[in-house]
Amino acid sequence: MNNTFLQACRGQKTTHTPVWFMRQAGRYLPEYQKIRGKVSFLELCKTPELAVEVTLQPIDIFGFDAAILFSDILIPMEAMGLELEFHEGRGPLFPTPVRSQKAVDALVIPVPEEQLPFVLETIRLLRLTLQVPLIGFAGAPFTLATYLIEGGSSKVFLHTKKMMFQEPQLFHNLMAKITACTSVYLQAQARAGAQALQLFDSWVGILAPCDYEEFVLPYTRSIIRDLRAGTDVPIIYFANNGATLTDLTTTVGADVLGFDWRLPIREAVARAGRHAVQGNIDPLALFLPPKQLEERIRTMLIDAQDAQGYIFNLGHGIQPETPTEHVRIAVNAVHRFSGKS
Ligand SMILES: Cc1c2[nH]c(c1CCC(=O)O)Cc1[nH]c(c(CCC(=O)O)c1C)Cc1[nH]c(c(CCC(=O)O)c1C)Cc1[nH]c(c(C)c1CCC(=O)O)C2
Repeated sequence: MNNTFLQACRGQKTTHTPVWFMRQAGRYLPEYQKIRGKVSFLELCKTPELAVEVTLQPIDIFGFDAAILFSDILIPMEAMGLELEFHEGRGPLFPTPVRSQKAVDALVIPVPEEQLPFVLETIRLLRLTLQVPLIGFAGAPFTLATYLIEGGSSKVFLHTKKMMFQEPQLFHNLMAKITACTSVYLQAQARAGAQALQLFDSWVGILAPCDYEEFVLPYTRSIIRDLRAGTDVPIIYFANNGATLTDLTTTVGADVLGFDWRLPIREAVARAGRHAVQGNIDPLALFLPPKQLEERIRTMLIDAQDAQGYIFNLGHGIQPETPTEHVRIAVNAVHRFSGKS
């Protein structure tokens, strides 16, 4: 059993630097495309045998030190009673956005064992075969709220910010409801066997720190506080584009802070204090010529050496166009330069 990832999460010494990539199971892999050619994305997420297969693919192919459950942050939103669609090339869509108190009241807090049994079954099945730790995850409340309010992906987040500034109580009510859902969902994942939990806050980078503090931080903090009461799995908080929020994100209560590439890793380590650090190579740096890619990784490992636990990762999800050979080169470089025998 390779436990380097969990050791790093806990700030313990490891034989080598553990590495996994956000979105490591996905479209850049021909093996994933083959399965996706036969079923829709939502069917794939809801069929445990297939979700298990695509979760294992990057582990078997590249030797990552952790697996991440194959699912999506929006899956539990469907369980809250919302219609969710994925369209080829357009990303997720909620045909009926949540923009009124009536719509917020209509959201249900799911019982994961009843509305999301396929996720828990996928976790249980994975634990039977995995030789590396399994990461469960959820979207952090703000990131989920943006999808619900906008009805899908967005660039300026007009409806989200309009609600925050014009109807703050409505925004708080929505955040509270998503928080309750996320809290029970993550607890269920831990009970099913997830060995670490990551909260993805993909869109907090659009917020002024004062708004993050008022509208976001209390909710994420309360999810982590609830988790601490029932389980001791390490918790990773990834605030994408969050360099300007680090004074606040360090107070969220996580064990590990994930960083995007906009902050030099040395600075991320300094700001993270006693947290373990995860990150943060630019996902598109995987397009560098091999020698330069290896050089960049070597430098990052040196710059991160004072971290209280370090997990090598991308600064955001891997792009579908990424050459698989360069993923192999990167994983091998992390292992080789950090002393894996
Ligand atoms: C914002 C967000 C989403 N989903 C997720 C986030 C947070 C991370 C981030 O910021 O990227 C998280 C996610 N999505 C997926 C995983 C699986 C596990 C893994 O990391 O390998 C995880 C952890 C699979 C997926 N989620 C999605 C795919 C592609 C679906 C396909 O096969 O067509 C996969 C493999 C679809 C998805 N899902 C989402 C979008 C915007 C899209 C469309 C854009 C895109 O395709 O990248 C929402």
